[in-house]
Amino acid sequence: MSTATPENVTSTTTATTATTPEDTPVFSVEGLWKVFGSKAHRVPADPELASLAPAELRARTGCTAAVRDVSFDVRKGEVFVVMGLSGSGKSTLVRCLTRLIEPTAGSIAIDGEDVRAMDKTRLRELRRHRAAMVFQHFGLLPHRTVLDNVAYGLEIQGVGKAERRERAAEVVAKVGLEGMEHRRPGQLSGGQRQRVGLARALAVDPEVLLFDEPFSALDPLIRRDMQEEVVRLHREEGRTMVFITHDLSEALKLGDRIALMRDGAVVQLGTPEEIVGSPADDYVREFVRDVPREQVMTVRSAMRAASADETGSGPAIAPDATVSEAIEAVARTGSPARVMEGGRCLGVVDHERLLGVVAGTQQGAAAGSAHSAAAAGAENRSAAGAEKSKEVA
Ligand SMILES: Nc1ncnc2c1ncn2[C@@H]1O[C@H](COP(=O)(O)OP(=O)(O)OP(=O)(O)O)[C@@H](O)[C@H]1O
Repeated sequence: MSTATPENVTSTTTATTATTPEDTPVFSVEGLWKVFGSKAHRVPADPELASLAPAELRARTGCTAAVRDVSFDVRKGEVFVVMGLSGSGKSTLVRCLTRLIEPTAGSIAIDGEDVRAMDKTRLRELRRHRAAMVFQHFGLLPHRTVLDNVAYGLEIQGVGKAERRERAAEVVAKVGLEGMEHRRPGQLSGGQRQRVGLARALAVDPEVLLFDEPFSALDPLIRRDMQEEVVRLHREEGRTMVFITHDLSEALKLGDRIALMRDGAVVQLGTPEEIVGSPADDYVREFVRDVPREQVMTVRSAMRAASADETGSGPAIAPDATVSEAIEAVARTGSPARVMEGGRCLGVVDHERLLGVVAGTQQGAAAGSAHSAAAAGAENRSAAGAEKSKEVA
């Protein structure tokens, strides 16, 4: 979400939403546990068992705590990423949201409605209409055409044939598959099949899209295409998304906020800038060690107060410009860059500050100002091009 939009700043933000997230959470999760094993219910209820390390818990009880006392909100309009290494509990956590996996303890609400209290009919409605899942292995019906696969979700909702085909055709076009409506899945590439899976989820117009590592089977170039597709759809529609990934660069690129999981627990929840700039512990620090900080951190967290003679000269940049973009401006002009918002100078970034971020000696204030746009820039933008559009003319 670009925070600075003075008249003459063109934001290059690539992962923004059309709407600003409101405070109303879509999902609200509180003290959630999923324990596998017999007598699983004993674990969350017993403080001693609940505090055991995974190996010890397994040895003592034979149970695995896949999700351990997790609480978070997914805000309306955000891309909420659940990230962690294999086995950290991502899939279990996200499946618990719609009770594809039955939680052991804790509460889950969607728009304030208690998910754990839903009966079968209400749950079906939740999964079909309100929270649609896009899986890694597409789950397409091989004998149906692209159009009919996309229309399938509407068909099970009982939408009439003409209407569902019309709606399906719209969504097929939206995900860039125009002209392929009558092909069957076997006649498509992996990336195209994933687009069909995405279109099928979109066709039912869910309030929230849940992505379970949807792109991990795709080769890197197609994967990047699909990531950009998600960013584009998100920007155009502002739809709430929960996205599971084990890939840090994907998380940084797509996420407005990231929940980083380890052994079933969320070890840090924050914007990409908060996670990279202020890791909560050594585990997170190690996790983000190789991230090019200057491409994630914004000048808002790197700036210092401006002296009187600095406020009137030097290149001007928006607060959510990345440090990398500021480096280009400072290097080109030889003077500190002014961080401008609404015609006001918030501070300046000079060589020393910028180098401090690159070296990791400048602690990020990481006030939640920047995130995916910055990380998206990490991969895709030419620094010069991006800088130009961030700079105040
Ligand atoms: N049905 C099950 N029975 C017992 N243990 C399970 C079950 N499903 C998952 N687990 C365990 O729960 C933990 C979390 O698994 P989960 O699949 O949620 O992790 P993940 O982070 O999604 O991993 P991946 O990235 O490999 O998909 C793992 O230790 C896993 O072995």
